[in-house]
Amino acid sequence: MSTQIYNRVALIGLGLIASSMYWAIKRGGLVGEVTGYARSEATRDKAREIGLCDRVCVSAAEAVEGADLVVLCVPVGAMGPVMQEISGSLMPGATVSDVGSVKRNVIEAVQPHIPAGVHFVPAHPLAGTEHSGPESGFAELYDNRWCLLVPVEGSDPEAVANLRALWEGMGANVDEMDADHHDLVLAVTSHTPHLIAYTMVGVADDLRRVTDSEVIKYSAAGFRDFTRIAASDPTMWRDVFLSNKEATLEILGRFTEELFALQRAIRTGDGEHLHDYFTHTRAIRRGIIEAGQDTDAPDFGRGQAVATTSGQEK
Ligand SMILES: NC(=O)c1ccc[n+]([C@@H]2O[C@H](COP(=O)([O-])OP(=O)(O)OC[C@H]3O[C@@H](n4cnc5c(N)ncnc54)[C@H](O)[C@@H]3O)[C@@H](O)[C@H]2O)c1
Ligand SMILES: O=C(O)C(=O)C[C@]1(C(=O)O)C=C[C@@H](O)C=C1
Repeated sequence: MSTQIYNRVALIGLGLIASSMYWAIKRGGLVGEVTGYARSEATRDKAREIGLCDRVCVSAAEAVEGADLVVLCVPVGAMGPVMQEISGSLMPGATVSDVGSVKRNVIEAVQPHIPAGVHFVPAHPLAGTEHSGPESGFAELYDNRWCLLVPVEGSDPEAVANLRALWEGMGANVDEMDADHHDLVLAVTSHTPHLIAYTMVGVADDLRRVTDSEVIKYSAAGFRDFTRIAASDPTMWRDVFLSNKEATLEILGRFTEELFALQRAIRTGDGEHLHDYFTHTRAIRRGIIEAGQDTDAPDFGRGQAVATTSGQEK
């Protein structure tokens, strides 16, 4: 039996994240009515054609009217202007949330436009794909994935609890985190890896042009994963890097230091450095599997992981 958490939810921006939310909300019967708004007419027409949202509105103001939850699902650089646009149309007592990949910058852009009597509870589902747009969503996207809630000072506990219930109803595991800590953690786990993937695919493509070799055609699994990640939406990722500038630059600085040390070890033939480094990183991966924190990891990794705790690498 499903429990209805909100009477009306408005999704602003109808891409991968919003469309997956809609299908997950419907699957769980979590909300009375879901309204949606996208700024382009083509996206609104597509949404109507595929049955995305119970009602697709022609303005953001119309979509948020009477909504007890409004979720901003636009690129992080657009959050502030969109919030400003809807601020006069929000219902007293409503909650505004967002799904942006960066938190501090979004909070600074959105919070000044939150009217008195409206709650603000930022959030970030740690789930996605390289696809975007209204047709890319699916109900299972959030199943067993984390959604981080990043309450701001004075966030209403009931508003936080309701949003938690919605994300749990959509299949996610929910945790709370402070905005600055979120941005640093995500710079390590998501933002910098994306930048490295973009760079690596660019390098390989340059190489192909220069040597006419077939690096991409014959790419092995690791590189293929890079090309998948590097196919992610350019607008979204431009905004992520511009909005999480400090944390990304901090992690990139550390990354390049380590990279230079490895580069030097290769040039000077320092095999011990390379072996020690790779042994350390392997232990980290196996520790993650042993702790059961990677649900995607194949079972056959577990036995090996136990065997390496002695430090005897094969
Ligand atoms: N894709 C992921 O892997 C992922 C994961 C978690 C969170 N997020 C975050 O979710 C948000 C949405 O990402 P997505 O993957 O759904 O993107 P998407 O490109 O699939 O959809 C974005 C939507 O926002 C609309 N939009 C863009 N600029 C706008 C503007 N200036 N004003 C109004 N609408 C505008 C687009 O037309 C589109 O409907 C982003 O903030 C992103 O950082 C993305
Ligand atoms: O699986 C992917 O394609 C993703 O990149 C998803 C991913 C991630 O880095 O894990 C990307 C951005 C987000 O804000 C959250 C999730």
